[in-house]
Amino acid sequence: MTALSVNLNKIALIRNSRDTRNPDVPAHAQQCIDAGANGITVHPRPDQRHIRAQDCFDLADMLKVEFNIEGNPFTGPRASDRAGVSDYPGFMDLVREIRPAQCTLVPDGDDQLTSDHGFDLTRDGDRVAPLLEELKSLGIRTSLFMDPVPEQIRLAAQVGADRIELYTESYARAFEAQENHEAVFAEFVAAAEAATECGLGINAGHDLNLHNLPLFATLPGLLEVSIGHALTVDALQMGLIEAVRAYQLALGKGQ
Ligand SMILES: CC(=O)[C@@H](O)[C@H](O)COP(=O)(O)O
Ligand SMILES: NCC(=O)COP(=O)(O)O
Repeated sequence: MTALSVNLNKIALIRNSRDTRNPDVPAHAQQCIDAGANGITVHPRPDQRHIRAQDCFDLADMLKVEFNIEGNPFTGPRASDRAGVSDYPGFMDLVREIRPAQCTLVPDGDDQLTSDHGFDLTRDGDRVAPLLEELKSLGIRTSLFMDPVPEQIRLAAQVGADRIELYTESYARAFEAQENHEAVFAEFVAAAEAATECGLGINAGHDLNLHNLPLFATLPGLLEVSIGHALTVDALQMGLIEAVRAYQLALGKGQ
């Protein structure tokens, strides 16, 4: 069965609009887990717009399910736009200290609105390989954020990743427009087959939602989806507990 890892970035985004702990990130993690989530994902960014380093420490202290930290390994500390709130030590230093169950490397620029591409390992493979080796030596499962391109996915295995996370925005956009989405989904199936052939586990995420998830959940070998934005928006209507349950149902899990 595919695991559901709930991404809490958007809970932290709301929290950061006040100097309070409301909404409280660990409390929301606990609600997701109580409702049946299999893991928690966060994506700290250097600009501190949502998840901050302290959130990662707080979550690491309380989580008993899989903790997945995503981000760009080549980012360092950066002065915050708001004096006094920057606690970002750089992605790799944060992960070295926390040692989450899974670390997903994502090739984002510092100022992106959101993630918008997977790794080009023809270019970055030599830089990524030693990081994967180090993470694995710390007991952390590794994953690389990848476009659904079989040649690139084979390189992910060559540089030593345990898993890939397929970047699903192209599927989400095609599904929303109901244009060619079966052909786009077939690209993801081919990518998943390439991953399985070379021994990689398969995660996926980005803009998955209650409408597009049932078809995506049929992807062969899909181990985990991480979902944040749409689930948080749905929680505004349904409440967080019902939203998590609805996503588990969309993944084909009965209640
Ligand atoms: C790698 C990925 O697809 C997600 O982590 C996504 O980037 C969420 O980040 P934001 O919540 O900052 O958009
Ligand atoms: N890795 C994808 C993720 O964690 C959540 O992405 P989104 O659902 O917020 O687009």
